[in-house]
Amino acid sequence: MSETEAIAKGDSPLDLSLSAAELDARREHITDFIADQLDAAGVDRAVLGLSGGVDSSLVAHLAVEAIGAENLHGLVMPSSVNDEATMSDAERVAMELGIEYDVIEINPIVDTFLDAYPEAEGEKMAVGNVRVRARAVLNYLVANTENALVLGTGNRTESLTGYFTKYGDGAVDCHPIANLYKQQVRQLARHVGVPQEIAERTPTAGMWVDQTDEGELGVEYDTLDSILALAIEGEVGTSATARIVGVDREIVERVRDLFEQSGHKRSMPPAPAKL
Ligand SMILES: Nc1ncnc2c1ncn2[C@@H]1O[C@H](COP(=O)(O)OP(=O)(O)OC[C@H]2O[C@@H]([n+]3cccc(C(=O)O)c3)[C@H](O)[C@@H]2O)[C@@H](O)[C@H]1O
Ligand SMILES: Nc1ncnc2c1ncn2[C@@H]1O[C@H](COP(=O)(O)OP(=O)(O)OP(=O)(O)O)[C@@H](O)[C@H]1O
Ligand SMILES: [Mg+2]
Repeated sequence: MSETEAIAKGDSPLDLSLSAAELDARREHITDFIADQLDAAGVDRAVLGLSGGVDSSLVAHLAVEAIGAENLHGLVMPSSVNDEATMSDAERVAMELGIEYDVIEINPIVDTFLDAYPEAEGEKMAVGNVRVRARAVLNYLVANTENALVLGTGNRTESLTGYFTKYGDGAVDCHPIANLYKQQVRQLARHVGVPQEIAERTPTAGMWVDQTDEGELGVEYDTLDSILALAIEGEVGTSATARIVGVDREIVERVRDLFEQSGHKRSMPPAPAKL
């Protein structure tokens, strides 16, 4: 995937928004899920990477409701490509929720990988993925040390498009918000009290300077959610989806490609059949 010139926006995206009653039901369903996951694993604590983005801020709020502030450990892990306002919002979330958190700079870790394998220098995606995977290693360092689970922040839109790093931000013990499309993540975030600036911040993976999800995916989130709901999770054909959402057919095809090419990220690594 590379940064595209234009970001496609449908003329008539679907309304996937949730009512207040549905938001309350999701809130309870997800907090119950988090508590159940910890119970089933026989642990009291959870670890979560805090990025100052809406996904992790929402999971932080829901986890505090589920298991109590004293049982959640946040990790804020800046690198040279993250902007300062976003990183200070990550700390703000931790402070407002009253959870324990650490700030761990990952540049030295990433540099060590590049010293070990200088051939990757300048490879934007490969190096960006090292940043993401370095955070996963740190999450598990804390989880192992504190007998905790790592909470994921992946949403339905990211999962269906494969828009995450395999064994990076995808390396977690459970996925509390995986049933929510991105627009529903934003909605639930506002509903549970995530600060407005964070709920509305332009989504970024923070893997390189000025990266944005929508720029890289080439389609804006409400439109992408609609295409996924109709063409991927529903049984609506490509042309009909394009007509309903109000985008060129080529955009729907691109989303189908993202889904099909990312199947390997949504399943366990395959092994040969037993003989
Ligand atoms: N068919 C196949 N069957 C089995 N394995 C397959 C495969 N095709 C590739 N692979 C493996 O997968 C690797 C590529 O996958 P991966 O390493 O994940 O890398 P890749 O998918 O190329 O890049 C990660 C994407 O996720 C985005 N991202 C990452 C992290 C966070 C966020 C965010 O929203 O915050 C977004 C990032 O911007 C980028 O677009 C290949 O190097 C190969 O090892
Ligand atoms: N600098 C960081 N420090 C700590 N954790 C991070 C950092 N960057 C990313 N993460 C972790 O990786 C996850 C995936 O990133 P992603 O960008 O998809 O989510 P987000 O930043 O919470 O929301 P958004 O997608 O709107 O930017 C984050 O939710 C967070 O748990
Ligand atoms: Mg982000």
